[in-house]
Amino acid sequence: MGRSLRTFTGYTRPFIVKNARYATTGCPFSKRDRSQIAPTAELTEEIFSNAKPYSEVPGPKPIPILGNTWRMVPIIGQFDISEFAKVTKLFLERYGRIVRLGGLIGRPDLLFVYDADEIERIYRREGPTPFRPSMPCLVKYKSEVRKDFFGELPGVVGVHGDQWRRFRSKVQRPILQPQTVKKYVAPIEMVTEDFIKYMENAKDENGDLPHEFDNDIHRWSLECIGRVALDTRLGCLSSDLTSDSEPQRIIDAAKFALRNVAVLELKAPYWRYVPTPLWTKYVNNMNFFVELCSKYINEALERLKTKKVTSENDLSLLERVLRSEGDPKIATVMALDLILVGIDTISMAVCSILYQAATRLKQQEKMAEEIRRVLPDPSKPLCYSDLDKLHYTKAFVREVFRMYSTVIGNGRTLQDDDVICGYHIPKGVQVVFPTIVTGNMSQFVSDPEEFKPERWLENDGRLHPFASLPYGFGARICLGRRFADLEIQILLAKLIRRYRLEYHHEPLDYAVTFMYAPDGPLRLRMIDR
Ligand code: HEM
Repeated sequence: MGRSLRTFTGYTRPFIVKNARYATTGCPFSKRDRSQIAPTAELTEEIFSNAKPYSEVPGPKPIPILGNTWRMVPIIGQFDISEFAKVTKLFLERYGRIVRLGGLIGRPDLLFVYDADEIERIYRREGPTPFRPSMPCLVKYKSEVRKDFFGELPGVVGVHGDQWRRFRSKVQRPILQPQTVKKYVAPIEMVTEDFIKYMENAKDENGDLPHEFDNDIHRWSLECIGRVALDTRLGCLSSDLTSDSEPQRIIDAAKFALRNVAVLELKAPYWRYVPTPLWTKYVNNMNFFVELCSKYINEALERLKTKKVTSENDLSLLERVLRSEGDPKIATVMALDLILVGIDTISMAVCSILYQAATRLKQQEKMAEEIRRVLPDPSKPLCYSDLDKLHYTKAFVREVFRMYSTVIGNGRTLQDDDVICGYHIPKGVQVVFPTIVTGNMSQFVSDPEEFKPERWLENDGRLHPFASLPYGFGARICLGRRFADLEIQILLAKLIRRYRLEYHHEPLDYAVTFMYAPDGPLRLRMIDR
């Protein structure tokens, strides 16, 4: 997969933020600036009247007419969108723990908050309908361009307020119930076995995987999500996939949607006013997804009509939703949302996890030892309770997420005025939690530059729970996280049990395309154990 966006150099190691302003000796948490407000405290008149005005929040100054958007324009601006991760770190170094990026054409101010106490407070008081300011182009697609299809129940991604709450409450239970997720151990194991066979055939005489191995990881994740959200095997792992085959078109479409969201939304969003060529492509791309999901949901509906069901346990996730809601549109929109965000996120996370495993052999051996101990018989099918015992393996994944946060940040649009880091922040401002920076700040994590999975096992007291939240938090937390964890665990359990992964090429830098992942050919080497 060629990455067209520019990369930034020097990122083989994550950035470690040691801001002189917070430098302390001894316990890193004892002397840092603490939020003056308890996480769940009510904000009183007094707190507001003591707060400094919003206009005093430090940050890059907008220039007349062009605001701050010019800063994102290649050549003349200082910041490139692909360097978003680097920019967020620079903001902290230059301006401190709260930074305002105002004057962005066609969008509200962004407010970067690098304080885990404040992040905790904002999450904890976000109310029943948290507003994650994501994907205005998806909002326009769902609420205007295809209002005919989405109507009053447009899903969860890019949907807010009561519409979001109603949809989420319809699908949340079946998706997040451990009993549903357990049903997918065997199907995901089967997909993963096919993937490993595919890898065995694809490796060269040294055991090195091909240049486009990250594209192959996309195929695996698409096959997994097809099995979960559409009750089907899409056939993505077949070795003779042509560029116009359905699975390859789905992979391309998913990549297009995610990669272009940042371009459509952060650069001047003219598409809001005129249908630019990129916008037209985006709409056609989304139409392709809608048709695809409708096709497979209708097939599932037909199968369900003749299926013998004695208990809810006989039903797949999709069938549960079809049965309980009685409306195939809800199942279609749910599948669409899961696919839209469930391919690239997990693929990029897996690229990062496998690269780290292949370049950290000591830790990989510890995983292999644990996997063999918990799963001594390789011919025995996996079961959920055994996977749950892979504590070190899970901690390894958690540590990769902390150091190289796949999703670089999360955010919330303030629905009420707030006081953050001593400033009065008006409602409507979009607060950004730059997870990729806060997970590496010595104020919140002890020895952040050290890759230490054990920190997640030893209950290390010097690890702020809100510094690194790979799946977000609260009522809007990632809907697919149980499936994501399951897919990653199954892949590691099957692959590392059998093969030692190594990497014998130029070290890869990390870069943001949409996610944060190793940038370049992921030519891992598979060595029989
Ligand atoms: C390792 C992989 C993944 C990561 C790191 C990740 C991370 C995230 C994050 C940070 C959010 C925002 C949560 C918040 O606002 O608090 C989110 C939302 C979401 N994720 Fe994931 N995700 C992953 C995989 C998946 C998968 C595999 C699926 C689908 C099966 C999925 C479906 C969703 C959906 C539907 C939402 C929107 C939830 C809502 O707004 O109500 N994610 N994810």
